Amino acid sequence: MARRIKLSVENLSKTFRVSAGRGAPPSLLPVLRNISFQVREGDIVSLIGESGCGKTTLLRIVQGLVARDAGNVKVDGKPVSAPGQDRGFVFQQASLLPWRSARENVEFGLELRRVPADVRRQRAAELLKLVGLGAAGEQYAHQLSGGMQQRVGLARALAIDPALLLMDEPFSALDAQTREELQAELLRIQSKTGKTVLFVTHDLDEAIYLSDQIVVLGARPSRVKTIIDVPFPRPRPPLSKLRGEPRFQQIRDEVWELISQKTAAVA
Ligand SMILES: Nc1ncnc2c1ncn2[C@@H]1O[C@H](COP(=O)(O)OP(=O)(O)OP(=O)(O)O)[C@@H](O)[C@H]1O
Repeated sequence: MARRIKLSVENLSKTFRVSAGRGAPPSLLPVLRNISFQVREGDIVSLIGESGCGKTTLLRIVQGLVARDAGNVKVDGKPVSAPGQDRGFVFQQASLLPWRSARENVEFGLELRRVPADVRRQRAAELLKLVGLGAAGEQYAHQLSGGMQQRVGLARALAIDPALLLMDEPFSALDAQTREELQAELLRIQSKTGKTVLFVTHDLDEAIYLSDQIVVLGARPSRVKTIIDVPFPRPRPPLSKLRGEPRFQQIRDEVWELISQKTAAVA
């Protein structure tokens, strides 16, 4: 049976007005042109493209933090134009509140929604366990490694039980080993929770390892160059093993080629 479309991005365009100094008219910076793609329920879809092509801008439009100029974003068929609890966000830096413990950070979004204290506590405990931090709930950010902080960030995003998880290079500040650990963890957590994920990355291997589909964006103003289906069944073997598959290398070469091309993109 075909799965439902969780996220639909339709003909999205965005141009920033950039201040050109006192008295001068702002210059225009076209970033996104006519971007369309869909994410099916329970899938992980990565956005990949060269630095500055507009990946974060696209994610922030989906989040509802940046206004679009044209097009539509729909979650579960409903147009979005402001942040909402149907979308959780994980950033490159976990940015935990330093005066709160890991548990209190996870509880924060629930507090804002006036969820009773005992329910909050139980939910935070479950989520910390899910992300492998069952014993670290009372520790503060400065007592946690970068990888542990990102795990808390993930638990915090999951606390509001979003329909869609938006992740902006969440592992890029981590060392290679921690990064691979967290990639595998994300796959485990995603298969347990069934969450739909839109994931921004620069890293080809990460995109292939995690994703059901990869949306390849061209240079700014970016369009969708192509959408690649990643055929590996889940659960997937460790990345180090998957890298050895000829199909992995083929996809890697194909995406690399597309990202490197400076020629006009196909709409
Ligand atoms: N609020 C803003 N006002 C003006 N320009 C902006 C704004 N936000 C982003 N930009 C510009 O839009 C372009 C795309 O930025 P964005 O951060 O979306 O790219 P990116 O693909 O995520 O980059 P990277 O991979 O390096 O993180 C950049 O040139 C950036 O300077």
